[in-house]
Amino acid sequence: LSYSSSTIIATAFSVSSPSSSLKLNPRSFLFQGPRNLSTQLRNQAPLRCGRSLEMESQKPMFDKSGKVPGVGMMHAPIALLPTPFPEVYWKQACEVAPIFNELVDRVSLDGKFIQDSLSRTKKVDIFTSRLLDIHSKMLESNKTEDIRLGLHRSDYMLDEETKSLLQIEMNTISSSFSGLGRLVGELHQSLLRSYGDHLGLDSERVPKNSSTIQFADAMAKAWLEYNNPRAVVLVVVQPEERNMYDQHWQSSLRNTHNIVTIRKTLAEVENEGRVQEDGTLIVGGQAVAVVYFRSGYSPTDYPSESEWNARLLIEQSSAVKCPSIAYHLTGTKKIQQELAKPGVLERFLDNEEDIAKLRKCFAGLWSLDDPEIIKKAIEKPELFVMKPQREGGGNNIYGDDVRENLLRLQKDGEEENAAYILMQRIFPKVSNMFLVREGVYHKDQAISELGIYGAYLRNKERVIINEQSGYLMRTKVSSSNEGGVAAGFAVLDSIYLN
Ligand SMILES: Nc1ncnc2c1ncn2[C@@H]1O[C@H](COP(=O)(O)OP(=O)(O)O)[C@@H](O)[C@H]1O
Ligand SMILES: N[C@H](CCC(=O)N[C@@H](CS)C(=O)NCCC(=O)O)C(=O)O
Ligand SMILES: [Mg+2]
Repeated sequence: LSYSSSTIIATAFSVSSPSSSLKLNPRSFLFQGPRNLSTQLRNQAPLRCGRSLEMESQKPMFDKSGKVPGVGMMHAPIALLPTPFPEVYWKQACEVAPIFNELVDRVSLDGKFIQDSLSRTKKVDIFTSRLLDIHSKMLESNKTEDIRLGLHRSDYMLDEETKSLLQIEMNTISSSFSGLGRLVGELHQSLLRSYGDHLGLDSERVPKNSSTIQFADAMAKAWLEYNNPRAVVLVVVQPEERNMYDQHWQSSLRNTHNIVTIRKTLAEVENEGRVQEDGTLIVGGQAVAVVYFRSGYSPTDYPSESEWNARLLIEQSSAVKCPSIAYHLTGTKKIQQELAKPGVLERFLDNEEDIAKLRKCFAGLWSLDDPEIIKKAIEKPELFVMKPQREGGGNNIYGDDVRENLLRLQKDGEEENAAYILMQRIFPKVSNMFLVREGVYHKDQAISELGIYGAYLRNKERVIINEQSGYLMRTKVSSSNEGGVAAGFAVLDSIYLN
């Protein structure tokens, strides 16, 4: 595969001040990739540690200072070509999206189930305990959320041995890459339109991805339901946000829906925010209709009491939270594990077929109170993943560390057991992939994880949106236990249906 110049649609990871209110449309940055990226792919010569000789001579394309906004753009890490994915499993993953959306909403309404399921975790996990405190306060004050907006992503891996599509997790907060992921799919479609003949690949086999517009539409409809034309959408961001262009894609409501979006950190919300008598959240003097969290899912997002005060203030307000504290807690791994217990789904869903469809994609999930499983995991730790109640990547325990931690917990009296769940380790097929980072491609053995976005919006009894809304494919070197693009392990990819 040789082409005179690769035009990589790159929407940048960049360091910039996040809290400027959005003035510009999100811009995707086109830049000419390294000139004459004629590569050794053509003659399949072994790539010397993944770098083609020509690239050795290239000076870095641009200053990587990152200090001057707009300069030092770095393209997101991507797969050079889409990853083959069997259509039957693609359809299965899309089909269960609205069912999972409904399940999250039903579980979120059962405050007792959430509190009971996490009651022991509360004792040993401060972060989860703080979230539960906010949730309890809402229950005590009978706070209800009439308008509920969920922008979820359910992640799956295709287990090679059992040939089954198994859910890794359900993300109900800050489900990222609905902006960039779509762009990579469009890049792959473009490359296959140009070079597909050489490769015997059909660009039509890369599914269209409407994640950005569907999420933006859902947010805009939630804003409409709030019914205050002067109110804004507040995006809660991290102080050192690197993935802001992915977020800006989501915020491009202004041109399509004439809605103002502002970006604030939790500390800024505490500083500039208040809740009026009628429940309206006012931040920086502006009424807020929708709060979209792209922060607040990790202990590092709460470096002081200010951030916790801000989270509580937002929760107490009448703004539409995406997610509400109940939606957030419903997406914890402990709840995922509780929902996998026999008979539990039946508490929340009525349709037997729907329940069976969800159960079919549950991997083995256990609490640490099951001595049989603990014994097996100590014997064969490589068959398990041990997970704390954390989001954002980089928190799981694998292999021998599983055994060590289980033995430690046994010695320490098992109180801390409730902080973790155990999950069957899924082994997807390993394939040869070209991964492109900082303009350089590397040929690696890689495995992939398919995320299906789901958008859910309801106002009291009216379900306004409940749909599968695009997808994200992430691919990582098979030697890496963790995944995660923002966490630095995976690249953005798309799928080629076969
Ligand atoms: N059961 C599993 N089998 C194999 N890999 C897993 C499993 N669970 C998680 N992983 C890997 O760990 C990464 C992070 O796990 P996840 O549960 O998604 O945590 P987080 O909420 O931090 O993203 C996943 O993207 C995947 O690469
Ligand atoms: N910087 C924040 C990152 C937000 C974030 O990490 N979100 C988690 C779910 S909680 C997630 O979706 N991870 C999958 C994308 C990946 O592989 O990194 C943002 O972009 O808003
Ligand atoms: Mg994850």
